[in-house]
Amino acid sequence: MAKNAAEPRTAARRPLLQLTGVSRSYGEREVLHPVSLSLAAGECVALLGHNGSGKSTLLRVAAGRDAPSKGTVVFDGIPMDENDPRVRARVAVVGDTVACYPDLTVREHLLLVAVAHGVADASDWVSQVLDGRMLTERADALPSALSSGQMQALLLACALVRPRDLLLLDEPEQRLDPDARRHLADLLKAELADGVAVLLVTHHTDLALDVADRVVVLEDGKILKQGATRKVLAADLAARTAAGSAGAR
Ligand SMILES: Nc1ncnc2c1ncn2[C@@H]1O[C@H](COP(=O)(O)OP(=O)(O)OP(=O)(O)O)[C@@H](O)[C@H]1O
Repeated sequence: MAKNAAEPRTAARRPLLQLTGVSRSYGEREVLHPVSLSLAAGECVALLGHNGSGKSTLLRVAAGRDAPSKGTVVFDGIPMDENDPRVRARVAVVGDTVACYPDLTVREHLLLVAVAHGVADASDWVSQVLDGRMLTERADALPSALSSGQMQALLLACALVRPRDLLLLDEPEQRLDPDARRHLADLLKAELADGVAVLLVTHHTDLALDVADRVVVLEDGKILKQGATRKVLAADLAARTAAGSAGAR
């Protein structure tokens, strides 16, 4: 899969993912009001907002897992649909549900995903990803023997062991300890440098400040504010800077 590290992250580029006037209703209730959003290669947009504000709904619609009630989602010129093999080959999703095989080890899960996606040297690649996700010691464990943080690491590893141009992540920081969260931020920065586009649902403004070019804050299914991360999260950034200088004293 093409990953272009040469293009600057901030330059105006053709969107890889384009949502136009997308809304989602359940019955009579519109839980996501019309939202438009675009994401270019090597760019990260973070979706923030309180519980129930519509972040996961927006991510599922963006991933083609859920059809919008109105509006369109287009991935690189293709109508977004998770069943389309062109989409499955290039879009990796870590959603809000855990799905795994109880009788396959951590390594076997990763091998399964890598082989299914036609990765060459799958075994070597799996070992690298296990190492990068700090799962090497748990490689032969079954899912039932994993801690919740290790399970989260496995779900993320499944997305990283396969080719991808677009990475859609729903609260990947959940259940991770502070070290693992820092590791996650480094990993996402490496993805962006590799040209992967990242749409990230998170409750951690620190993570958004570290990795996101832009943020969209949702409230009751509507965009409350959006824009450049440091501008929208200026208050959080000031608090973080103040805490940093207090700690340094
Ligand atoms: N399948 C569904 N049927 C009916 N209502 C739903 C369904 N899925 C989500 N909702 C409702 O849509 C609203 C938005 O939910 P969503 O999961 O997108 O919020 P969220 O911002 O991701 O929340 P959280 O931070 O708690 O994960 C909520 O009020 C939720 O109850």
